Amino acid sequence: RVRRYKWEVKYEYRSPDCFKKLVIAINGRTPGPSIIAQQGDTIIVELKNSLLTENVAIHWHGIRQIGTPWSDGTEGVSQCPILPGDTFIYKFVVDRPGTYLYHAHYGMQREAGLYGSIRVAVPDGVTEPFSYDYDRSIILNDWYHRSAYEQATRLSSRPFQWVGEPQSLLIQGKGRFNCSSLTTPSLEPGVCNATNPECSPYVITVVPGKTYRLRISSLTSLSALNFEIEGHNMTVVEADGHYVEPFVVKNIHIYSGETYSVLLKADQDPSRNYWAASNIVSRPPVTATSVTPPGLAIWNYYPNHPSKSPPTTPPTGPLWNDTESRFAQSVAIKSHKGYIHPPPLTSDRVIILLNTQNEIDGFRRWAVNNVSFTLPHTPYLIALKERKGHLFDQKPPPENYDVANYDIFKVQENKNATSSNGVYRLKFNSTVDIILQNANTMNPNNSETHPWHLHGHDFWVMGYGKGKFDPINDPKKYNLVDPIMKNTVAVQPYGWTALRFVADNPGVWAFHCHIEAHFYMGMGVVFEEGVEKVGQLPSSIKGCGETRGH
Ligand SMILES: O=C1O[C@H]([C@@H](O)CO)C(O)=C1O
Repeated sequence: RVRRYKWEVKYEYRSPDCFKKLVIAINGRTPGPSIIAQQGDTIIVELKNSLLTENVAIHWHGIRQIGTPWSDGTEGVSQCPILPGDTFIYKFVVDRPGTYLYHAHYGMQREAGLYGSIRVAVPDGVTEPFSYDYDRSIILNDWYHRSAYEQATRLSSRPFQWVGEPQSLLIQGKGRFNCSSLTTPSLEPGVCNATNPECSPYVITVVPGKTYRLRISSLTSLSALNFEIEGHNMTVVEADGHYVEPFVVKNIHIYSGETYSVLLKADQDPSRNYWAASNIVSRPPVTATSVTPPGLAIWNYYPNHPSKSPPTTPPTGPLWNDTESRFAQSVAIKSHKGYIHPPPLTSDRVIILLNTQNEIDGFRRWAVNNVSFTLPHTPYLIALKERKGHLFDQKPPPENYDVANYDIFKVQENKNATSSNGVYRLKFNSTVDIILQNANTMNPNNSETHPWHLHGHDFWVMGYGKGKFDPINDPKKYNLVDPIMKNTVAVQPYGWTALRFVADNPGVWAFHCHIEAHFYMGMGVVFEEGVEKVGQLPSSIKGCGETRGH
């Protein structure tokens, strides 16, 4: 089946957390319309850019784009940006069932509200390894009051100005900022209005006794979250489009770019409502200069009134710095027994990626093996496919860092990095191991969580560890039996995460930290594989850099 969508991307005034600001909406909505499809369907999105002065591009997060690498929607990698006034057609096949996302992949536009969900059902006649009565989706997000332009300007200023913690957390586009905490009075009356229905909590209405599949995803700009529905256990059954061996949790950690399905039975006191809450983990939700209140939605037992407040205080989740509970969840996830797709037992190439915060000419950057990523002016797919190789740095980025001597627990002695737009060229069909190695930031005793997202692939999560990855002994502990496959995985503070994938999807694929500010600051790499096998590029992806007029 072919599913066609006609979307118009436009700035609109919205108050998702009671504070009025400009958001980027699709057909007037943020989150945008959901794509609901079935495995094997072809999705055609006709996207009109009505931003007047701003380019746009939309990435289909978790969709591998097999045979359509030009539809990946990654500005600078797979396409030129879509100019104001232009209409671009994305066309791709959703080849696997599961929970996926879409969002802007140009500048920091995702942060302005340009995102939504993709739900792909199994084909007719195919059953899933669990059952439920109803299927619901929510996207968790964090929300800033500054514009994405201001945030980007701050990050690329000297001296560096950090974006700071978010003003609120949203659940399916709704949150609540405390208007009385506004420090600067606004010139415009009503800019923050606590009674605006736009910021009433999101409501999930449930029928007592029924089982719900809740698809939970995160597209935060910065925050790692813990999500909980008060009084209800959740059985985790899917992660990033793959069935997992079911396990029960009270609350779930979710990093930007991840998706999970959990089963929930509406088996608690039906005479009242319950809180659904998202809480920040891994960074302090309360700092000297900011307080981020929890994101709150209502788990509404039918027929109670949806706005009836639960009689309890919302759950606060684990302590923000409880790294152990986050490691524990990571290692608890295994592939579902009936759906194990084991990894190749060995790899052809191991690339170790040290994640550090650095400076270049006094500008604050993030770097991988001391190289900070920049996007080329001519998208890689076009440069490589049409053999204009000189359009980006031909020197490949380093495969490793100084493993023997580098102290990951200390502030780096030499904070200077270089920048490059070089790529890793992978042998087609080869098996590649990537080790994400975390380290101290430029602040003493500080290491942050980074969710890394790979385009064009799912990878096996081979293992997690604390401290420095040992290239001799740690691979002996890899899970070769039933590792989960994902497209996004976190590396914990001072820890490492090992993943494996097969470079079998012709194209050029970004791999980057899903924290909006971090990718903007250079925390990413690009892989090329089998580009010579890519079919003829559509001319609609061209029009920038050296592709003009070709
Ligand atoms: O890039 C970052 O900058 C800040 C902080 O290190 C600034 O001091 C932070 O938490 C980041 O992730």
